[in-house]
Amino acid sequence: MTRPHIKICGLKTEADIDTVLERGGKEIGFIHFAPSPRHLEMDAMMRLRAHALGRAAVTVVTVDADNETLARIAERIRPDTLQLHGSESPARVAEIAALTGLPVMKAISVSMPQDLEAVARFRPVADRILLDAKRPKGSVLPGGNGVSFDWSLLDALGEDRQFLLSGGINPSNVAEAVRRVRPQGLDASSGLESAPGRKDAGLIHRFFDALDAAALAGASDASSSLERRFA
Ligand SMILES: O=C(O)c1ccccc1NCC(=O)[C@H](O)[C@H](O)COP(=O)(O)O
Repeated sequence: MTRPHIKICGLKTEADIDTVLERGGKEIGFIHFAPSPRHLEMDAMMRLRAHALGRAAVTVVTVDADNETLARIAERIRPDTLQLHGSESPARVAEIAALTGLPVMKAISVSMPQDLEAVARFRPVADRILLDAKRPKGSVLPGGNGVSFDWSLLDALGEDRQFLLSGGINPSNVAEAVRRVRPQGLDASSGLESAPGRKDAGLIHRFFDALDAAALAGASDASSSLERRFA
């Protein structure tokens, strides 16, 4: 089993960034959405962006942000990707890409088969697609809720695995997520926290340990099937 691209979202400290990078995480996400317990102001994002420079791809997550905010993020943070986690339409996604000149990742909320129709609508305008669970009733956050959706819905996408899977991924289910869904990438956030907005180094290590163990198991499955073929 090849390890998918790993993005850890909602990081707020240099120490947490270092833990993720030591374990081979390739992308980190900063949340710029005031109601979130993971929200970072511009200055904090600039500081952490500098800390990660040249070591990880940086994504800034926004929710239906206005042009002025997006232009400020592009100019001051210079992220590798802007993640659009609100109700942005395909036309708005294209407009934001043109305005900022940045690659954009559109988050699509999934709870029923019809939700996946959005994938085809956003493909022409978004550089990447992230499939997340729908927000639970009463939550003010469109993401970072720690809930999963029914991964079997993704069977309808056939061999198209060009998306990041997110929503409630944690050390206990990450191996199953990779085995079952085979996504291009995985995104995890609150499943690696001891309290809302507080990442836990122990949980981050357990998450990567589980991924590494699954990769090893996959490798030995592959070699034993080779052995059977050539026996
Ligand atoms: O994490 C947040 O607080 C957040 C707030 C508003 C919009 C998006 C947010 N998170 C975006 C992410 O990419 C999360 O990693 C993704 O939703 C999965 O979160 P979780 O279920 O907690 O792993």
